[in-house]
Amino acid sequence: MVLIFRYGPRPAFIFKTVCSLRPVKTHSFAFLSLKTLSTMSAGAAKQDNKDLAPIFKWASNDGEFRRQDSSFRGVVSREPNATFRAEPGRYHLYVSWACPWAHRTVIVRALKGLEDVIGLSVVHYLLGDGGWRFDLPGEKTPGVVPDTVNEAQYLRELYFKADPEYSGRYTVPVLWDKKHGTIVNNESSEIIRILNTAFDEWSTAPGVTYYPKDLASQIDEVNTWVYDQINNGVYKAGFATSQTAYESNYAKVFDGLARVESLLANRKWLVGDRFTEADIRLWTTIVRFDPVYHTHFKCNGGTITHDYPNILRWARQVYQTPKIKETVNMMHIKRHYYMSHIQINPYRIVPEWDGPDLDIKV
Ligand SMILES: N[C@@H](CCC(=O)N[C@@H](CS)C(=O)NCC(=O)O)C(=O)O
Repeated sequence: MVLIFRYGPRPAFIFKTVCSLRPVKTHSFAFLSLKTLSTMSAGAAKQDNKDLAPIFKWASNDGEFRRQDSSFRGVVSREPNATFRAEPGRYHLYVSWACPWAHRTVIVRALKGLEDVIGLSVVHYLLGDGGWRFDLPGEKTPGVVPDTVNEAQYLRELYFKADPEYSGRYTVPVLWDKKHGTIVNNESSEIIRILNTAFDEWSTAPGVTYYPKDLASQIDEVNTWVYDQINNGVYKAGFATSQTAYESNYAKVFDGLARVESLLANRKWLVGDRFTEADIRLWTTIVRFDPVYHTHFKCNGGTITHDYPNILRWARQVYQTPKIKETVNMMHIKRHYYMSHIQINPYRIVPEWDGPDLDIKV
């Protein structure tokens, strides 16, 4: 301590910095070299966190969060000999109201009027040690819809039924085939394409497409950067375990939002003149941005409410599109993030604000 005060150019800052660092196993303050001190004062927060306990290790050694690839990539088709043939009542969707990826699939199921064609189960908002689960005996959590197909208590049971050797994460959404007792697909971007066309025979909106052929390449192009910078970008910022990884992903999030903001300056929808899959995919992140990502994932460079008027107007348009607002469960969204990620929020305090009022006419 004495050394710090004698040699440091900005003693008070260094003192605060050193005291705020997590314990550094091999250093005692008395033996800190001048070089170490100056590194710390210049970039105290740039620690790489390699010494963190395993519970904090969500990211790779470079501090970057990397999302695993989905394992089940089957396709439902109308072909008579298809393994997964389109049939009413045969498939079941497992989702979380909280999850932005699952949210896409709930929206497309609703927009295509497939509620009576494809069943739905909804997990509890808490993602705990055993992964997603349904209500425990005695619980009656609003919004949870039990699994009447497999009677599962934990979502992982489905993954093991589908593949006893499964070793990945137990993610939502899951599209389940009751006939073969297996998972068809657990990748939301593919599930929404399946729901968009495969069940048109029984859909209340046959022929309506959110991935029109004439806009397909533009939609793909927008999806690519929106996924990287915004949808997954907020997770990469929020789950980063190094300052460097956080800062670079944070910057990408706000570059992405700026790009969307200027795109929406003189158009109603992201691509072409129609509401498409690109809008749906971006929107499930935007609706979570102010109440969750801004605070919980430290994406605090601005809010949709105050800093992105075009995105806000567009978000209201989407929300007010028939059948969409019913897919938003802010209680599940907020409780899931703030109460499940105890590494980020150990006391599980859930902030008050639900984000902007999206029901205001635009
Ligand atoms: N690529 C997947 C990602 C799905 C995903 O990561 N879902 C999260 C919830 S938002 C999940 O279920 N995580 C559980 C876990 O990782 O244990 C998709 O888009 O369908």
